[in-house]
Amino acid sequence: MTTVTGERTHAVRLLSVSKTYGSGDTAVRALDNVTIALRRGSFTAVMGPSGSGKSTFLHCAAGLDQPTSGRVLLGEQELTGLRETELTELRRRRTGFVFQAYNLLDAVTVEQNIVLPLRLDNRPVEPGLLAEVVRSVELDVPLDRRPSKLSGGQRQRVAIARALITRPDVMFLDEPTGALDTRTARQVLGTLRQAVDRWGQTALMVTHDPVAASYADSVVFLADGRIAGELAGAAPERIAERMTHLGEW
Ligand SMILES: Nc1ncnc2c1ncn2[C@@H]1O[C@H](COP(=O)(O)OP(=O)(O)OP(=O)(O)O)[C@@H](O)[C@H]1O
Repeated sequence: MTTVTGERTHAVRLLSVSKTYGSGDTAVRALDNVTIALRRGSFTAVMGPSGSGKSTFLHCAAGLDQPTSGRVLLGEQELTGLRETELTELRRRRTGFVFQAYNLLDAVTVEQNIVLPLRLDNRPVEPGLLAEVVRSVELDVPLDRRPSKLSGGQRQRVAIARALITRPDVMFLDEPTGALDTRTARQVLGTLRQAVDRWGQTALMVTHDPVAASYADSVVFLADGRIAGELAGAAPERIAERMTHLGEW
């Protein structure tokens, strides 16, 4: 196993990561020599114009996609070069995902959705953990209900609970409030922030919304596949202003 200095303090590191799609005249360099380290317990938002490489960045950091060159480390574990089965197991055990479209299973209850990552891994649900996670995401619906009966905000709370239940090294969120109305989005983001603080959770969130990004500790800006700057503790107006300088979004 390869070890690199920084493994204890950082949950994820990308070292000179580039990703090129296609080849020859049609090649697209979606990520261009990106180096970044996410501190354990930090909440980072990723913003950038359409096509700037946000999804590619998230997918490479999460081991869903392999970089063309460079290295990705999850804690002390090098992801580069792992086989797909190893990556799948690592993702299931050590990462959590929250998507815009919730991706819940409607055939089973809310509770079964939340504990699914533990079940898939044959791990027991520790007594009290389910209740604690449900409380931390402020989910106030009967746990035997089906997700299809819930509102969008409630569904996303279920998805966040499911991502937290394994206490992952990193939680990856892809436009988690993209399908919610403004008011519900704010409520879910407030809950997410509290849950991240309470669990000391490292989180990486791609978003188009400067208000959503302002809930993070810092915002990383991407442009043309490169890191174009970072803002820490900034208000939505300042984040929006930086975005306008980067181009269309
Ligand atoms: N599978 C693929 N094959 C070819 N090109 C791709 C592929 N995925 C992404 N790209 C290209 O790579 C670049 C970065 O795409 P990416 O989806 O990472 O950007 P993004 O910032 O997430 O965009 P958006 O905000 O529109 O979702 C774009 O030019 C895109 O067209």
